[in-house]
Amino acid sequence: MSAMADKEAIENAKVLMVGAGGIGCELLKTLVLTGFKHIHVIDMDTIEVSNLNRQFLFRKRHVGQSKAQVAREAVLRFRPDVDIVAHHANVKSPQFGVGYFQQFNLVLNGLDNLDARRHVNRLCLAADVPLVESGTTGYLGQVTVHMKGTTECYECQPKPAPKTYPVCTITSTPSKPVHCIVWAKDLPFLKLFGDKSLSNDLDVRSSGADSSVEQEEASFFDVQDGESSKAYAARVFDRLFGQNIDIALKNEGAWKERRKPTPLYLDSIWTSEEKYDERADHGSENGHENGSVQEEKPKDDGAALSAMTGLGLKNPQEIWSVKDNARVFLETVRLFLDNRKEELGRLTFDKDDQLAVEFVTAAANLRANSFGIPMQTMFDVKGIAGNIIHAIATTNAIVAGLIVLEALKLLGKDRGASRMTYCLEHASRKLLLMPCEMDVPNPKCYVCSQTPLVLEVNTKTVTLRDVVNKIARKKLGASFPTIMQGYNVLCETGDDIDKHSAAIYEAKLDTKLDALTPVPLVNGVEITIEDLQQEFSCIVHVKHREDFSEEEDDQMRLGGLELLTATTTVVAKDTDVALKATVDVHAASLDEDLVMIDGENAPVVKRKLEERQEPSQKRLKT
Ligand SMILES: Nc1ncnc2c1ncn2[C@@H]1O[C@H](COP(=O)(O)OP(=O)(O)OP(=O)(O)O)[C@@H](O)[C@H]1O
Ligand SMILES: [Zn+2]
Repeated sequence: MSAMADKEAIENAKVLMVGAGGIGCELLKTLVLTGFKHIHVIDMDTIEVSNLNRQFLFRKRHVGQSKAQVAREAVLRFRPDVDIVAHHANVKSPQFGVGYFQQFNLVLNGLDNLDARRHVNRLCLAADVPLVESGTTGYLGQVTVHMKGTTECYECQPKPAPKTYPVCTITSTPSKPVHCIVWAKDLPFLKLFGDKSLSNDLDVRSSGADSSVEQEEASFFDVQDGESSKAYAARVFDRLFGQNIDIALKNEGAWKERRKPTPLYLDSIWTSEEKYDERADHGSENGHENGSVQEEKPKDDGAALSAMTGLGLKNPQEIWSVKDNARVFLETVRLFLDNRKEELGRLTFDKDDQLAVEFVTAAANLRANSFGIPMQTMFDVKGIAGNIIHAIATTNAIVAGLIVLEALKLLGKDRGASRMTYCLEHASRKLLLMPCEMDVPNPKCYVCSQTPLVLEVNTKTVTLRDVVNKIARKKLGASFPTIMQGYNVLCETGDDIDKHSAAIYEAKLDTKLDALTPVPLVNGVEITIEDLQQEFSCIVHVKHREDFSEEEDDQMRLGGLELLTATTTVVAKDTDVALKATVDVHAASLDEDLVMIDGENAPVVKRKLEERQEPSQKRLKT
């Protein structure tokens, strides 16, 4: 009997599609062309110019409009009889609770981040609705099928951890372009244009500074009274690329086995004539901008404002000279200060913000040049800084097709026919699509099997806020966490909490765990971390520990029950192991969960179908 659904089952099915981006546009089109007639679409985003090259349901005139709504309208134009409900909303908002999910026969994800995927996974488990998950990264793609109690859930296997770098590599000893790019984006960019009150490693240049020096340091990056934006840019330039490197060089021990960096001051870049032209108004009292290097663009140009265009640098795929990087640096700072004043103090790096990308390119390259690291093109910096692996429309289309095939199998009620499928970049045994059987649920999964976890934590130094943010939200993926000890509620979050209770919980958040009332969270205590919307609940045993390594700087480690009996201090990196075994495209395609994929980490398929079958078994194909 065919595993595929018949026409009637398809027409009667009600499906939820989450995400109307690269995969979502393809998926919505393929769903309606396959005959699906009842579809809800949720996407929280609006259309950006950078989406247009592959999200073909959108046109330039739609930029700024809701993706979900425009996708719906575009599809209705060629299939007017289909019933599509579009929600311009975050799938994590309370309106999409278990009751909402229960109305669907299937949920199909076209998302791009771990957080939302985990949330949808939990709601599908709670509502007992099958989920088809998907992800693409360049040529790589993946489609998986999750059915409560039958297959593993989305969270049964650990996901690769986001790539992070030791702070000292970024602040003091970069050795790769990416270190300089992370520095430019996380330190100078935020210090100059972001929230200055946030702590930033640029604040402290030398240890043991007395408080007056510290104060002077804190205000260094403020524009001084009467200082022109060009003078400010030049002063910051010399500090970042000149003085800071000179100070670092004084720590001779650091350079015994490393190449010493070379400080770069503006005076050494410009000839005296150029200096006159481009820096004529430095320090001018009234901040009047004469001799500007670029024609001013209209002030409302926002993220489209560009320094490189005005400087005659046309090709984003060319590496700029040191002098051009210096010019771009000075000009981007000037343009931010003069033309985007109202945004200053709250900017964060955005890969679609042209001026931000130019600033980060120039700052990263100037730093790279000092440290003898190859400079990069703006195109490459944009990719690395924005955690972009350039999307390939064809992979999205293939993955969307595979999602629909899995949907048809699920509707056909032959659940054994479901497959997870990898799209490979290079053919393996002449196959670019690799179908594999889904695993059964992992009995140690804390989401679908409710296995208890252990939190090793320094209960004397860690606060309840750390547990809420870093463990309940970040590690366990709870959107609105509640933390209970027996019947005592230690913390509850969410929109529906009354003000009085919220104030009581808030007052406790900065208390150290061992000082909490009515029950201190000390060694041996058991807590429950819940998210009511997700119907997620997890028991966590608290284990006090003080000997954390420097890398475990938040003094916490969450793991399985084996930690209860472990006596040695090993900084285990479970996720690294997972990463070596397989590159999970679901996680790799996320902004905040980017894994730099290189040759060594090319995906290794875990369970190739043909390898798992007895020779006599008939080979199944998706
Ligand atoms: N929590 C969420 N709720 C609703 N939609 C979400 C949520 N998280 C992500 N999405 C949507 O998932 C889609 C993912 O699409 P895609 O990976 O193509 O990303 P994109 O933002 O369109 O493109 P790019 O990141 O490459 O610029 C986006 O449209 C995004 O708005
Ligand atoms: Zn699971």
